[in-house]
Amino acid sequence: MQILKATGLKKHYRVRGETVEAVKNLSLSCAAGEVVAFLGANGAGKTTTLKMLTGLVRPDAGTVEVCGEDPNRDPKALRQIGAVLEGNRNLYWKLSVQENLEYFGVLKGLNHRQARSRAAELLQRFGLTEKKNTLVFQLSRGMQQKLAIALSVIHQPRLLLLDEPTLGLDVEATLGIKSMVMELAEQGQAILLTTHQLDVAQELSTRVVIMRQGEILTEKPTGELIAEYSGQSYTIQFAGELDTLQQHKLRSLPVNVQEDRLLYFGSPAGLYEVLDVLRPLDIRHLEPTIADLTDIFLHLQKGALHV
Ligand SMILES: Nc1ncnc2c1ncn2[C@@H]1O[C@H](COP(=O)(O)OP(=O)(O)OP(=O)(O)O)[C@@H](O)[C@H]1O
Repeated sequence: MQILKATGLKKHYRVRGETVEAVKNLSLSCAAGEVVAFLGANGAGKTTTLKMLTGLVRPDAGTVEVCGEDPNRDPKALRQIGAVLEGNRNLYWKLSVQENLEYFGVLKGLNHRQARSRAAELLQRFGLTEKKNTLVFQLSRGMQQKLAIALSVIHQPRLLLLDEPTLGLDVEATLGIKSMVMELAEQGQAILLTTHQLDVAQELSTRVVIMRQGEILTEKPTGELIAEYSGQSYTIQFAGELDTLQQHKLRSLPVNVQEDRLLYFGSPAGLYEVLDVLRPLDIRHLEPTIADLTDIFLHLQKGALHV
């Protein structure tokens, strides 16, 4: 079931007499149970898009529907959206975990009894019960982030927007957030997630949407995107340093260079051109590689630069 449907979104800003087209023409959807990784380099237009989805920024053109209602026209549609957009700012630091949950539950329209029972359910489900009486400012960053996500779903919204949910968290806390996101998706939550941590995006997402300069560059199911590139990527390990001419030539070829190795995307025939550029460096190793989302993202960004 489609929960989010945004069509033809556009937004420009005027900065010192100049026009910045932050979002040029963007259509986006998210179904129940789907985790969509919404990716793009800094300035691609992700935050502006999220703000248009939540009614914080009015689009110049286009429509947003969340469960069939437009949050820019009908504030009731906002009840279907949970969002953790800016770190932990939505937490009350001097209240306990449980008090925060109950308080937000009531704020989101639950009565006291409902808020208390929903708080108990979320505390248990997300391993926060032990901390229920701890004041928020005494929690670790990972716990605060878990709580922020729990608060955003207290009123059981159909769509959850997560902006960089694992930013700055250690390995264990990241694992905790990842399993929380997976559990929410399994229970039918539609989740749109922005992150620059592409390993996290790869692990969590069912679909990837990559934005570049206000437009969608690629949109595909994550597994399909990875499979597509995995059949045609090779790692070449070489000895020695690339000279300036080699670096220049490689820039126009479908390769990502990383110190003493490079990742090539393309047909086996195209490999010869790359090996030619590398000559006379010693080729230590050449093997087919399973591409990950980081490789693919860099490759697509590079490809777009040469269009
Ligand atoms: N309030 C604003 N006023 C003027 N320009 C803005 C404003 N907000 C964003 N922009 C510009 O719009 C473009 C898109 O920015 P946006 O923050 O949406 O990108 P982003 O993909 O979220 O980037 P990041 O990954 O760095 O958060 C950028 O060029 C940015 O400078």
